[in-house]
Amino acid sequence: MAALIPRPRMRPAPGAVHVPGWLTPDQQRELVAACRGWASGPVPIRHTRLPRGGVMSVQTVCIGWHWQPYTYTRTAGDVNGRRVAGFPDWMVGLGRRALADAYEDPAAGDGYTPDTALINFYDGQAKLGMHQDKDEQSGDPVVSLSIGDTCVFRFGNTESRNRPYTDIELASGDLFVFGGPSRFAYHGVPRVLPGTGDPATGLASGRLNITMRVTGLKG
Ligand SMILES: O=C(O)CCC(=O)C(=O)O
Ligand SMILES: [Fe+2]
Repeated sequence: MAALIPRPRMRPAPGAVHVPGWLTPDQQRELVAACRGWASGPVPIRHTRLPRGGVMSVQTVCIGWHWQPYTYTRTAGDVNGRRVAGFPDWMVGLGRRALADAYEDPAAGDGYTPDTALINFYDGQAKLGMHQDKDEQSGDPVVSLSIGDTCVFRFGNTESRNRPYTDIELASGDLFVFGGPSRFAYHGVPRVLPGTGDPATGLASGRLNITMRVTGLKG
């Protein structure tokens, strides 16, 4: 039923755009299959450990570069020491099309070359606190794709993790881009809405999120 109610695209802040229903059902299925492969290795998906001893409720696997709080490396020293899977060219193409569509400018994706993606899996209880994506040495946009259960995504400001922020429901197939003046805005996922996803994506439950970034790193 929810799919019958049109969800307009919106811009919660300059440079930040939500494009509902951007991925086709086929693209969602293909992404789920690709992510399932990456989740099994060479570096298996895991709950990331934080330096102060906490463990994230979200499970994450990275491609291109491995993110470990708060740095990027080619190998996953906090998991099994192996090199992460390469960042595929087809995903670079998807990132470029995402920028062109989000910014409604055919040239907006020109030259965009994401080299890492964090692939996050949320079960019904998982959350992600307000944070900035700031371990990259590049101001290029972050491209975020959501599949499976809908979540509440909180998109804030660049000053602090507090208000003003906008709560947006990200549903299966939605695209969210944050670049320009919003690139270093605080954001988080206060909750997932269990049972809202369509198992036809290949995800029986939970939420998958892919954030592509440009690390700005060499090597
Ligand atoms: O799951 C999301 O929508 C956001 C993920 C995120 O902010 C991150 O991986 O840094
Ligand atoms: Fe983030």
